[in-house]
Amino acid sequence: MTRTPVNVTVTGAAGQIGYALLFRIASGQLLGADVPVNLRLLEIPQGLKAAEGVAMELDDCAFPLLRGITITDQAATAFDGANVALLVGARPRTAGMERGDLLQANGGIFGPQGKAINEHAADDIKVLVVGNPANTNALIAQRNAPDVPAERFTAMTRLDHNRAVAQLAKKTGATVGDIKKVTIWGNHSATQYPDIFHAEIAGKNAAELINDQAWLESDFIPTVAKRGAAIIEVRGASSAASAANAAIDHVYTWVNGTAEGDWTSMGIVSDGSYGVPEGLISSFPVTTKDGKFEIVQGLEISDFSRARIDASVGELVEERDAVAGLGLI
Ligand SMILES: NC(=O)C1=CN([C@@H]2O[C@H](COP(=O)(O)OP(=O)(O)OC[C@H]3O[C@@H](n4cnc5c(N)ncnc54)[C@H](O)[C@@H]3O)[C@@H](O)[C@H]2O)C=CC1
Ligand SMILES: O=C([O-])CC(=O)C(=O)O
Repeated sequence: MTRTPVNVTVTGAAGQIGYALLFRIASGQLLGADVPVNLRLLEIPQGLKAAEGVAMELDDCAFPLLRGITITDQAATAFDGANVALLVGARPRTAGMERGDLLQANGGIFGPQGKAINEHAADDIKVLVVGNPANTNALIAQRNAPDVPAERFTAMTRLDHNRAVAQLAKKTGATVGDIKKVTIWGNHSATQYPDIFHAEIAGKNAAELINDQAWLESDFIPTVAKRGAAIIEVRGASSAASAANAAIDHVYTWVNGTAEGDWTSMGIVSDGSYGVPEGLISSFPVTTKDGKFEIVQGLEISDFSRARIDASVGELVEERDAVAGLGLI
């Protein structure tokens, strides 16, 4: 059967995440090995030439699933008929720069893109915001797209999720595939809370198996939460291949579903679950099926976990209030 190509828009296509992402999308890893794609690359005018170069290389891969590439600096063109939008283009954090400083710099990008999605995207549009501060950028885009169902706007915490899984594997000697039900709560920032109290390692409760509160507090949580800064420190540039990998994982899981007995972490519009104020874009444990997700309900939250979730959610409230103060939402 010939499938209609899916229109995938990528902003910041000429950046370092873009370079690690586009070839994987075109090879079928974003949506599936039988799903043809049209790529729509949005860049700022200064980025267009480099985007042309990436498109030349995409051509040279002769990907059977890649049906077309459009390069533009016009959001209306880039989002026209978009089914999936990966909002990557943003100002990356550089050494010593705090995430809060990024709000103003990035806020102006995501309002107009939200409006363009509202006006031009396909009815089934799914949006993943990668560009930092991802949760609040997603909130800005979502609030600027009142006609699109709010649950179609998501922010990426899958990199944090994958980092947490990798650290658990390292600590216990288990394989990554044995680790299930890790949760990232809150903001994609240093306040995030990677929660292992419901996680399982080869079917056993991870927190009980490890049984090392000191490691949890002084090693695991800060290692996962500050990994972005650690990569910048060591690599001299922010995470790119691992971020692109997480973006692929996020959309693939959203579209194709979580495995039985597992869940993932996504930044999504809160419905008030777990005391997270309604409307904030915060990370939750979710299961996905048939292109839809549901928050995993009924998890017992200890005082230890509650304090950490509240701290990260508190930061999201501050970011929301800051962008509201700037008139961005
Ligand atoms: N959520 C997450 O887990 C992660 C998020 N990030 C964030 O992803 C973003 C991108 O990172 P990199 O690719 O390394 O940055 P980069 O600086 O290499 O690339 C960004 C690209 O976006 C373009 N751009 C800027 N404004 C644009 C606009 N209005 N429309 C279209 N394109 C625009 C730039 O010209 C540039 O080519 C950063 O904000 C970074 O902090 C990075 C790693 C993980
Ligand atoms: O910290 C940064 O700027 C990049 C990032 O989001 C990450 O690697 O998690």
